[in-house]
Amino acid sequence: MVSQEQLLSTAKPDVVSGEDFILSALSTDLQSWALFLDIDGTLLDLAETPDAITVPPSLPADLDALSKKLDGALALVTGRSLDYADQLFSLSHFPIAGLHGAERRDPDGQLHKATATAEFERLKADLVADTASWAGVFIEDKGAAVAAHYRLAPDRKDDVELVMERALIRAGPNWTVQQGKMVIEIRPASADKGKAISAFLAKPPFAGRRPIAIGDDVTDEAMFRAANRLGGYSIRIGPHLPASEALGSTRSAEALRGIIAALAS
Ligand SMILES: O=P(O)(O)OC[C@H]1O[C@H](O[C@H]2O[C@H](CO)[C@@H](O)[C@H](O)[C@H]2O)[C@H](O)[C@@H](O)[C@@H]1O
Ligand SMILES: [Mg+2]
Repeated sequence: MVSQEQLLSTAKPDVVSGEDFILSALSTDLQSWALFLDIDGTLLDLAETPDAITVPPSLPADLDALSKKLDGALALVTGRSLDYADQLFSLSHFPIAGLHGAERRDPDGQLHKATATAEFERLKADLVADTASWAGVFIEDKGAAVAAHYRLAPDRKDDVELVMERALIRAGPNWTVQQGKMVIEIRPASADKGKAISAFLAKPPFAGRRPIAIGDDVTDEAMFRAANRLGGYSIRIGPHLPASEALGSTRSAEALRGIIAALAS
């Protein structure tokens, strides 16, 4: 008789295939792969507000140990600002792409920063003022990008979309809209997470390795596509979505952290 576990794995083969893939690839052949990790929803569990996230105490050291095993070919690729992400993982200054790829610190320390124009600064201030009376809506100022969060006010989604559409017109062609989980952002149009991982892969210690990109959201689709195109692998956190271009899935951020801890030890 077929066990319930076997049935489940037959019905949803994609749910754990990403976990099997990363474990077997990185356990056997660390020199061939480079790892690109999203932060929110991937390394960290989602929280009700941007600042309410917690970094599990063992995670920075596990990432550091895994990075060393990969000869430094591990980068964080996030929608957060580079400075904010650095504070989260202050143990190591990993190569990192922030603002969905618009800012980057290369493995050799070279910095590529995005700057806000004076008009963009005024636009952010006006967004704060325009949404001040909307309980549960938060404007996150990320320098050259801005996010409007409505996780605590889902009924405000349409209002948030409208105010951000207007803000985008005002920001002009150098900025674009980024959809996310209970958030709408305006970010520099010059880059995305796919371009960021391609830029990392042009330099040692990433050059010559195959990318594994792991993320959970719409913004990560650009790096999934890039990883697939470059002969690598892509993993989405959460149940398999037909609309996603990720080749595999993992059950949760917690499951991924367990894999990272196992590979780091
Ligand atoms: O690319 P990521 O590293 O995943 O960053 C994407 C955005 O993450 C943050 O917002 C999301 O996480 C919050 C904390 O869990 C949550 O409250 C919010 O609803 C999510 O959208 C972050 O605040 C954004 O700046 C990032 O772009
Ligand atoms: Mg994410």
